[in-house]
Amino acid sequence: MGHHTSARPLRASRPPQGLSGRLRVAGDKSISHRALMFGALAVGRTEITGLLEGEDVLRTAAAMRALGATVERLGEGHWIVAGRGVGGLTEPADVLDMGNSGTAARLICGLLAGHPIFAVLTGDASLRSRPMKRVMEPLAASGARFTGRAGGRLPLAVEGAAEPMPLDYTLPMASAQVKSAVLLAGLCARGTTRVAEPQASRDHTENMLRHFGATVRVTSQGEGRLIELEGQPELVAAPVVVPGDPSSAAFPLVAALIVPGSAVTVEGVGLNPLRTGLFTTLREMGAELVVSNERVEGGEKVGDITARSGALRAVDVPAARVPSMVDEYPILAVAAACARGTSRFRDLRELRVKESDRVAATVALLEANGASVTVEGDDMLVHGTGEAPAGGGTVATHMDHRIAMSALVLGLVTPQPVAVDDASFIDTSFPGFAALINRLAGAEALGDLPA
Ligand SMILES: O=C(O)C1=C[C@@H](OP(=O)(O)O)[C@@H](O)[C@H](O)C1
Ligand SMILES: C=C(OP(=O)(O)O)C(=O)O
Repeated sequence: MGHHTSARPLRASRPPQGLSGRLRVAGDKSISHRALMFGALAVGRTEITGLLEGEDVLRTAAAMRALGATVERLGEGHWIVAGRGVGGLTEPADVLDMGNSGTAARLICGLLAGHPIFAVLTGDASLRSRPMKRVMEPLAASGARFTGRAGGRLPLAVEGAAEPMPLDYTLPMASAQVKSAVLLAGLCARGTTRVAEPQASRDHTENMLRHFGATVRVTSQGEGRLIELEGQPELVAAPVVVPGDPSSAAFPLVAALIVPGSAVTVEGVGLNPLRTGLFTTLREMGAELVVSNERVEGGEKVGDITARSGALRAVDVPAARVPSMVDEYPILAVAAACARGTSRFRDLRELRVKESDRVAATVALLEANGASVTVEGDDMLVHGTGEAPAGGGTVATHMDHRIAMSALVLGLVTPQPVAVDDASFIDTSFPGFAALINRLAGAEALGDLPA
């Protein structure tokens, strides 16, 4: 499985005409990780369709196997997990390598906390630089023992608790990963686990817990929520239909908005309201984004989204919107760089602990290509002129798929091509990205760098 041995440079250039066509994007990454994990904890065989076969999710699949579940691939996106039951995971014989995936590493810490086994987690250089204390500290109160590198980094060792205590935890930041880790630990604890979040973050864990038969109560608390889970439920295998990932759909949709003469429809996109902040924001910028064919598939709202190119204006994105579009700021910054006026994105501090420091990486991406951007504290200001920036830069992607895809989308509209030093990490979330953009462009808009 894809250890990145060599960088894969790529360049984007303006296609002869706009992007057009219909497409589906691969399955939602957050839901795919959770489907495999809940499948591993359930009794019976969980059938998953539409699973994202990106590297991050394949790491979770391998980890669930290493923890004793049977995980089989029947066909594209079609997987079966035969679970061990809550509390039934077994000690892995080797280190669990979570690659580039923060979600896999943090959620698995929660899973391990409630099982009386020893495990060691590691990851690639990006993941080894990301903070893990945010899960180690709350989970330690369950009785699990975590030891990691200085500053709470991977590799870390976990000795799970034989009789885990239920946690009662107030999250210091809006993080679905930390919330989910606490809830997963709570599955193995006797009694009620409580997590309070200051702002509502994606609720796929809560939804899937219920779908597999657990009792979960959610109450609003101002902008936030209190989630209560009854421990030691019997989770029962349940089919999971994974919707298209809105965070992936963002790239072809923004490309269609900024490349003149484009009209693109992405079908079957997940529309969970805790994920759709980007679409709200783009509409505030004047984007033509139309949702059709809204329906419910596998318990999640989905729809087809059509984007047509047109002029965009600057936007002020409130801090309260961060959780519903936390991964979308790099591509939003690209849209803002093509819009008229100064956009402000408020309170981006969580972006600094993603696969890269996405505030710094996005600033560098734009500046390398002639766009003007400033940072004030944790706010980012993008100064658009209403014209595409010049391009011509080479962007350092820092092992970050979303920085790579954002830079390449920018290069579809700049007069000069945009290059990225390494596009290989796109495979963590969006395998086939370049081929798909080229199909929409009807040309090799994304291609190898000239020798
Ligand atoms: O729970 C999840 O699946 C995710 C939560 C978010 O991270 P945080 O919880 O760190 O905000 C997001 O950035 C990540 O891509 C996926
Ligand atoms: C932040 C992301 O993922 P993770 O935290 O799982 O690495 C992402 O996909 O943008």
